[in-house]
Amino acid sequence: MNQDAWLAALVGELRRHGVGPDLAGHVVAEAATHLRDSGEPPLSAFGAPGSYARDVADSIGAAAPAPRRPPPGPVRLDVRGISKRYRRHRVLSDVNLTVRAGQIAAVVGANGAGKSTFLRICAGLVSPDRGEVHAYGSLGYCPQDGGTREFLTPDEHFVLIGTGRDLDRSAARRAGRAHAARLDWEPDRGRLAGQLSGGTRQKLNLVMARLGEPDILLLDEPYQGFDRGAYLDFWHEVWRWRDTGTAVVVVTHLLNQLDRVDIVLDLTPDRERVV
Ligand SMILES: Nc1ncnc2c1ncn2[C@@H]1O[C@H](COP(=O)(O)OP(=O)(O)OP(=O)(O)O)[C@@H](O)[C@H]1O
Repeated sequence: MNQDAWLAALVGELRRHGVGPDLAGHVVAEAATHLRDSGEPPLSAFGAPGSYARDVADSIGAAAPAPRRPPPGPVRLDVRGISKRYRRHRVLSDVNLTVRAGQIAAVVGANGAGKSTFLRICAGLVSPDRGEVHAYGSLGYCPQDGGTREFLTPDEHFVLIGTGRDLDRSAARRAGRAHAARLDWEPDRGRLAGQLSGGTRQKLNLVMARLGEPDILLLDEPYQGFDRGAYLDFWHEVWRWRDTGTAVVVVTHLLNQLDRVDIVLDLTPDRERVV
């Protein structure tokens, strides 16, 4: 089944499973983006349209009634009046965001809207032209890709990152493997990061960001290359981290779980926004 036929079938299946038109639109757009970025055939990335639509409907069903969770805690990340230009190109203009412990903020917007730039500024990797970022607590950052070292094994990554987060070698390995298991991944001892699939390398990036259980997690579309099961595991992990008091900021193109986040920061410039 080609991509267009699969997406068309998904539209029908989502309707059949009672998913509303707005959410269905997000799901289809997000699936299309994933297929375009990954180049994977739709059946191997998401499975049959009917079973994917059922999983989406189930995940929404699981959302209602809203699960009990602790109220948000203290402010962990406070971003005030951030502006950024690259030469004459204005990327961010007076952007504000406050995230508390136990909240998820989704950063959305069109391609090139400045989502990754914004997250890099929050992580302290890029300086803004104007504005301030205050982080209250420890910080983990998962880049869109490229955070791994080709000639190290996953365990060696865990030890390397763990060292900076007060974990000794065996504690870092144990913690890394425990986080990996929650993403349904058991790292192979002898395999180097350069030999892992793209999706598995992203799991490694995600586990590294999570090592030492930072108070603030900055995630830049961390699910690139994930198959359907890994994508759902990822969101369950995000909700679990939130419910145990982590402040999570997650960049995404489009979000089919908008009802399960606390804050949505849309960086689409006003002139491009569709209302
Ligand atoms: N180091 C840089 N030098 C010059 N321009 C840059 C640099 N980094 C980003 N840009 C430009 O800034 C704009 C925003 O890029 P950014 O990657 O933050 O957008 P994005 O919303 O994350 O995009 P996407 O959805 O495609 O991932 C783009 O036009 C990009 O070309």
